[in-house]
Amino acid sequence: MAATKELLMLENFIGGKFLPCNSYIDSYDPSTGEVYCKVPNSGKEEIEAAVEAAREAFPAWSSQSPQGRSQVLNRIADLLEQSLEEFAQAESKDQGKTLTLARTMDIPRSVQNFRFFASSILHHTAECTQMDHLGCMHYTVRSPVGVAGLISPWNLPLYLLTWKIAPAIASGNTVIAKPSELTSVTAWMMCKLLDRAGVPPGVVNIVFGTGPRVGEALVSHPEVPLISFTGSQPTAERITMLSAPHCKKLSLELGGKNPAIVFEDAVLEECIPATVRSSFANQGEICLCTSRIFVQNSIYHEFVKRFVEATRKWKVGIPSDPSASMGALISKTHLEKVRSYVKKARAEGAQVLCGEGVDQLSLPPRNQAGYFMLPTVITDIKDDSCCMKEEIFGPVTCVVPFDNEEEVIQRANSVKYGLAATVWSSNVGRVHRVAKKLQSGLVWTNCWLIRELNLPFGGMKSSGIGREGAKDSYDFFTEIKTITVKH
Ligand SMILES: NC(=O)C1=CN([C@@H]2O[C@H](COP(=O)(O)OP(=O)(O)OC[C@H]3O[C@@H](n4cnc5c(N)ncnc54)[C@H](O)[C@@H]3O)[C@@H](O)[C@H]2O)C=CC1
Ligand SMILES: N/C(=C\C=C\C(=O)O)C(=O)O
Repeated sequence: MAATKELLMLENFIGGKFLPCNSYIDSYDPSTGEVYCKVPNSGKEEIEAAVEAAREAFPAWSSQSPQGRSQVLNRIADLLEQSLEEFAQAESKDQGKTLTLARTMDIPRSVQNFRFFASSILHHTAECTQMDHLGCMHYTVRSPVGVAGLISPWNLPLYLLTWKIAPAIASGNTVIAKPSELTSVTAWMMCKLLDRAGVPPGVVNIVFGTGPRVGEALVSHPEVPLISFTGSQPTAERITMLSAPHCKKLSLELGGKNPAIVFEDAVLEECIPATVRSSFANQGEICLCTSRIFVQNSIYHEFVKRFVEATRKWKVGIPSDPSASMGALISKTHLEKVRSYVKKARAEGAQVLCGEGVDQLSLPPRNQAGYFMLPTVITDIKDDSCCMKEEIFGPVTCVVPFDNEEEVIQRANSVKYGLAATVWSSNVGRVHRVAKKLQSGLVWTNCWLIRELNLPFGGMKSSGIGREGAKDSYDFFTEIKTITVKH
């Protein structure tokens, strides 16, 4: 670990030690566009060292009792919580999100991830069946898989990384984690807590760098039998290809093109603020964010008027501004990509009602080169437009009218993704009926992003493979065996 006066220098964490790297990648502060940090540009060599450390640590860690591992996880949670403010400041600077969101969502949820799996690991049971007529009983046992490869994205850096590390080590695996090269700082900070929490060297290894270089070295390594990945669909395809020769266990949490369906009996006082939040929280950079809003014809015009009014109050500001609801997007490239979608929508004849190209962004001089964009609402857009089909992953949402239930279900399901949907209606029967018919791994009705960590989380269709949660993560991070005993 080292910090020069100007630039924060990160180091890999392998076998319980911080190790420098031969080359480094620039990491930018999204709110200013300035380089402020250097991230190791690791490759095969670092992965070899991490695999060796993780393999060496595996026998002792996997034979500890679940209670012993649980205590270690609880200590990580406590230490993280004691440093919540420091982590929130770092996450906000590194990612561009508001400090308020990092304080109230990212870091508390990271703490909760450790506490949750510290507890859930204590409550799993195995199956047992009898065949008395043959004098047999059968039962199952589960064992950790070995060295787990964990690859996480830049939108919820510590939140999603800990959602993988916590269940993996709770189940007795040792891990090699590769955070996004765009947001590596809080993962590196967390490494500094591990020794104090009682994590033995080699149980958690964190190797920094780019996907094509160090990510692929991790995915291709024959001694890493399992990969848990959250990120984009093209990267998931590549990971699947590289894993195929080794038949690795894969969990893929990918993108979404999430619909909100607003029926005429929705309580708009609740639906509108919640849908503004579901569209623009974390700059729209959450795979669960709403990006297609279907509104029943009879309330369409009223909804659009009130939704645009509420969106205009969703303030974009520097991440430390307590009155800001949105900070900066992750990178210049991403900002340009998101803006290009609005441009394409305009060229197709859609209406941009607020935000990009309509309203003025006001920023302090120091932040003029930051990657900021206003929340943008598009209407008069066809279902087959790229803005209605592709994941934009930014603060852009489309609002379109619909007539009836059958039609809206068909239109909501007409994209390749199937991650998260919301349904707004006061009719309980309709809420259940529609939720059942939506092709979506998660459906929130009359709410958004209320998470129950016990239950399965994940997507259908191109939104991914597998589910994570208390039992699902345990199943994924362990191998099951059926044993028959003749007595
Ligand atoms: N959870 C989600 O749904 C996310 C979706 N995205 C989508 O992906 C788009 C591109 O964002 P990216 O940062 O480029 O996502 P990405 O899928 O390339 O990156 C996610 C993680 O995978 C790693 N990675 C990249 N290529 C890899 C490879 N060949 N082998 C192994 N690991 C690899 C990255 O370094 C990062 O840690 C976004 O605009 C957004 O649409 C991005 C992040 C999260
Ligand atoms: N996987 C993502 C979000 C998960 C949220 C949660 O587990 O609560 C994502 O945005 O990529």
